[in-house]
Amino acid sequence: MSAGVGQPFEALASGNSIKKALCIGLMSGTSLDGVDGVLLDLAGPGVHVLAQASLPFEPTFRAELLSLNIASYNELHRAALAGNRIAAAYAQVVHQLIQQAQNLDLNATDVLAIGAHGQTVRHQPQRWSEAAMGAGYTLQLNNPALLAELTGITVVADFRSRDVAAGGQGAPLVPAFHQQVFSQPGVTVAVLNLGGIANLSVLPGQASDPVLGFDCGPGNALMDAWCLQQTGQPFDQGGAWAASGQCLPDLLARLLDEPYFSQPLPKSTGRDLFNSDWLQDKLQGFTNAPAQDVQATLTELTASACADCISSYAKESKRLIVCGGGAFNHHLLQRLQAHLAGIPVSTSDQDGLPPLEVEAAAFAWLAYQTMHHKPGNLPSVTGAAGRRILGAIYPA
Ligand SMILES: Nc1ncnc2c1ncn2[C@@H]1O[C@H](COP(=O)(O)OP(=O)(O)OP(=O)(O)O)[C@@H](O)[C@H]1O
Ligand SMILES: CC(=O)N[C@H]1[C@@H]2OC[C@@H](O2)[C@@H](O)[C@@H]1O[C@H](C)C(=O)O
Repeated sequence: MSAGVGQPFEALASGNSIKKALCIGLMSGTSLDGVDGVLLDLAGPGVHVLAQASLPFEPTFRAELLSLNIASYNELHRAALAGNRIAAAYAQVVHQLIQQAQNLDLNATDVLAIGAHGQTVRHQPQRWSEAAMGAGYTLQLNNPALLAELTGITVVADFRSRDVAAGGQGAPLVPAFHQQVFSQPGVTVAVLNLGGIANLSVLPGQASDPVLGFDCGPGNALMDAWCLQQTGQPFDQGGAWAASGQCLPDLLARLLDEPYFSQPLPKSTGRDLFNSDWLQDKLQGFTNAPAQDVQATLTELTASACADCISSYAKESKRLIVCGGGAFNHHLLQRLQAHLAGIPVSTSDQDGLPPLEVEAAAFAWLAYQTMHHKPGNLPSVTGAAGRRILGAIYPA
């Protein structure tokens, strides 16, 4: 059978659901480009992607999400509507995944749960509030109840809040998954996600040693913003535009003069800091700079800030695995490799997981953990008081 948005999948989850090992992961990240989804088989050692689907956001919806990242008119109402629309987009992606799964004789009833990240619009894990006994917050727009209705599949959502409540950053959460799929006995491996924001995982060669992980700073977010403003294109395809320009050393120095870069761990960031206002402020005095030179400098900012993180926290790494959409920016990868002479840089394709599937797969794995009452966070990464079972469950 097939089902569209608004038509629940025919068969609802049955009583033996906990024995199932298929989970769907849905990620719509800080790039605001759309939804990436995977259907993952977690039965054996390792993970197997059985199906993959993506859905881009329409430019007007992307603009609405962008504007919801800052205080604006009637934002509670607009945020609720945006959450509904995200759930509907998620359901479309689930529908595509289930259609593909039917070729493998699987259907919605075989899926244990959907891990639905939601759309981050605020991330302030350390905002002090006496009334809340010091707790900060992180906010992902979503409507998991609607998604459960539209799909008939159990949904796990709001993965970050429990870690924040336990005093953690609530991000990054993917390092635990990176450890499952990318770690190698005896050698340190670094994994860099180049999404809107860039985050690094440092996976030790000894399983007993702690995993490190944190947000390095901007990934593609500033490059995308400048590219859209100057060319009307949502991103710099392959980094070709940046490659046609020259890095401006004075501007680069000003961009790198941002306290976040030298802040100690644990740390995480987002569009709350690295946004268009931040960029416009830094660009004061550079209004006559050629636009392609600014793009080259923003690319260098990402490469240089990420390389500094690797030099500081992962210099013993034998390799750097790159994932996220930035893995398709050849110029950015060249600049990263230029900074990291002794560490070979490759994309996660080499490890059997395409760059745009890694985060979605991580949220399928996190949903699996939650459904089995297992923790998903790593206190060595987020700084939380301990390991915690993450998320809220919306039964099918
Ligand atoms: N062919 C390409 N050339 C250059 N850049 C690309 C290409 N394809 C994707 N990108 C970049 O990757 C971005 C999307 O990456 P991704 O989907 O990993 O981010 P995200 O998940 O939204 O962000 P985050 O990981 O911060 O939550 C695009 O906005 C663009 O900047
Ligand atoms: C608050 C939030 O949504 N953070 C995202 C964002 O996008 C990249 C980076 O900043 C990372 O910390 C995190 O996402 C990934 C999936 C994570 O939690 O590991």
